[in-house]
This record gives sequence, structure tokens and C-alpha cells, in this order.
Amino acid sequence: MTSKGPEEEHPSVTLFRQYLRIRTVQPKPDYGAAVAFFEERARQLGLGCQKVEVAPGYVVTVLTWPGTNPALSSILLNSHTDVVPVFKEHWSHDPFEAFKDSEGYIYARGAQDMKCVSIQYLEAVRRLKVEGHRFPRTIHMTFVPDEEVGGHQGMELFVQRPEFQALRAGFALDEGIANPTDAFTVFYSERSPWWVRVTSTGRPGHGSLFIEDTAAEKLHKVVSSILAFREKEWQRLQSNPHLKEGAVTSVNLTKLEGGVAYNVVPATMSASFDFRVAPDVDFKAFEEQLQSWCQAAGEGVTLEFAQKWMHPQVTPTDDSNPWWAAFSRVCKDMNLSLEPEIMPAATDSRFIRAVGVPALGFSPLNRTPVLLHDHDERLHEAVFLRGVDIYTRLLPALASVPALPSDS
Ligand SMILES: CSCC[C@H](NC=O)C(=O)O
Ligand SMILES: [Zn+2]
Ligand SMILES: [Zn+2]
Repeated sequence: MTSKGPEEEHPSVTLFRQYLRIRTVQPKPDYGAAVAFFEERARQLGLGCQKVEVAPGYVVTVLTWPGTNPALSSILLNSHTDVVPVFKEHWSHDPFEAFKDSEGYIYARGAQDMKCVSIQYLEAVRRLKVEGHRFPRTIHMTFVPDEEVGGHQGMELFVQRPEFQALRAGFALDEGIANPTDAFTVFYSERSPWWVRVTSTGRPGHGSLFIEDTAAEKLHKVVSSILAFREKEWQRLQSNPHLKEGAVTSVNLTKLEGGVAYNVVPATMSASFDFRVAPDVDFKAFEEQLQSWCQAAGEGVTLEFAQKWMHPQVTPTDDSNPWWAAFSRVCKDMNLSLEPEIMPAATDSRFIRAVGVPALGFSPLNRTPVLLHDHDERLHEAVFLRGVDIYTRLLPALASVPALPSDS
């Protein structure tokens, strides 16, 4: 499928641009408009539509294409509907206008993360339905809120609900990240977010004096220990070409708080860190390491967690996993080269895997610079359309995986 001129835009691209114009932008997303959009898609495509309000104002919309064999587990195609905020002044075009330039690039917040994927799922299903296909396994598309702020009012609650159990998901696809090369990245696991605040307390006093045991000097020691660890992980990544970003633990110092005046030594100061812990790390030992850095800094240094994911899961990427076998076979048949990796960030896949459903993070976007959360996020319409082609091949294969022991 090729891209067309503005006078005859492909209808899938037009639909994509319509969805991009819905302002589901954090921190106040217009979820109502998104839900209405998907209800209308369900109506047009003749799909089942279920709305599950997981928290007040937080609706998961589920569109369902029933399979021919209800005894089999289903395929879950997940996408989040919210997008991250923009710095409008840094954009070449209004990020909520879905402007398309003369070359075919569509500029919009969510163009890569991940409104493209939602529409690619829908358009692949539409094409397959129009062609008269039916598959043994049911296909559910879930459109979920809240991912960009952690998923706590979205997928984290949804996977605990009876409505999720009733979907009987056997395998899930969720978002990935674009790849600037010819290859496609596919994520089989994720690093675990640990958001840690270290609070240091010490002796206060006049800013002109050499006060001992201050909050600042002890906090400085912890910051140094953690940044030294950061450097070590960075070097480990740099020195081994086989390691990808998601395979090492990252940390950034993201907040410093404390102090009231230039000449008052504060009794309390704190530093906040965004750790992303690699799935092969011994979590207990790692937490002890964090505690020991605090203890080594002196009395009155404590840590608390604002986020602490403890259930990393790995979806096997070998033929022992029939879902992987089906997925990778289609890619091979289409001559797509895959780069399996661990997701550096956190997505809703972690909640899906944690309840025992294998999941792959895949956004079919190659030859595309990684612009998620960035200024001028954009996607070429031809890449978008190629993604529809890819799902049009993937869905029949996944929805036709023969009965598995786990299905019964
Ligand atoms: C840890 S909850 C935040 C989830 C967020 N996801 C996408 O960017 C992330 O920072 O990875
Ligand atoms: Zn995303
Ligand atoms: Zn995101």
C-alpha cells in the first residue's frame, strides 16, 4: 500500500488524524471524546462494545470480534488513549491539529505514542472483516486510560476485574517504540520502575557557621553513591555492544527539595530518584544496597518508595512460546527483521504479564526517529499504513494459534 496525495488521502490515515485531534492530553485528558470515538468505531465495524469504569471517570473501552471457537483463549490488543503534555512553543505545527506536510509526515502528540497503534489495530480488523475472514480465537481491543501517569487508574485496576477475567486473554500485544533503522523493535519484558525519595535530617543553624552533621552533607553522600552506581551501569552498557539499554539498571536524580533561606542551614533535605531496575536484578539485594547507602551516609537518612514494581515477567522469545512462534513466523514471512529487547520504560504490559498473560510490546514503526514524548512527534503516513498491513498479517496468525494446554 502506498501513500496518496492530499486530494485522495487513504481513509485509514484520515481516521488516524481524526483520533489525533481528540485532546486526551495529560493531566486533563478528554476521555469522554475518546470513548465516544471508539463506540462509533464499534458501531461502524459491527464489533461488540463494552465500557468498564475502573474508577470514577476512568473507562476502559473493549471492542470485540468474536472467534469461531469460544473454548479458546483470546487475543488482546491493548492501547492507551492518553498522551503526554506538550511544549507548544517548540512545535513546528499545532500538536493537536494532526498537520500533514507535503512529504506525508503527520505531526501530532500521540502520533507514535500510541494513537497510531490503536488505529492500526482497528483498520486491520476492519480489512479482515470486510474480506469475510473469521478466526478461531476472539480478538479484543482494549482502549485504556491513564497509562502515561502510571496506569494506576487504568490497566492496573482493569486486570483485577471480573470483566478482564471474562476476556480470557491468552496473549496480548501492547505498545513498543519506533526504530530508526529498517528493523522493528519488539519488547518481551520491562524494567521495573522504582521511584525513591531519600530524606536526610541533620543539625540546623546559622549559615555562617561550620555546623557538623548537616542534612545536606549526608544527602550529598547518598547522591554520590547513587550517581556512582549510575556511572557503573552506564559503563557496563557502553562497554558491551550486546547489551541494550533495557538490560542494565538506570537511575536519574529528578528532584532536590529543602531549605528556606540562604543563611539558614536546613534540618531536612531530600532527593528523588527514578530507578528503572533490570529484570534480572535480585530485588531484595538491590533494596538492601539502597538502604546501606543511606545508612553509610549517617544517622537520620531514610528512604521511601513512591513507586515500586516488584513483579517483572519475561515473555519467552523462542519457539517454546507458541505466540512468539506465530508472531515471529509472520515477521519472517514478511521479511521484517526483529530486534527483541527489554522495554526501558514502563507500559501497561507489566500489569498484563503480572496476571499471567504473555505480552509483546510492538509498535510497527520502522525507519522512524524515536520521538515519543518529544517535540514535533510525527509519523510518516506510509509507515503508518505499512503497520496496518503488518497487523493484517499478524492477527490471522495469532487468532489461529491451535488449542494450547493453557486454553482448557
Ligand atoms: C512508573 S509509572 C510511569 C509510566 C511511564 N510510562 C510511559 O512513559 C514511565 O515513566 O515509564
Ligand atoms: Zn505509550
Ligand atoms: Zn508514553
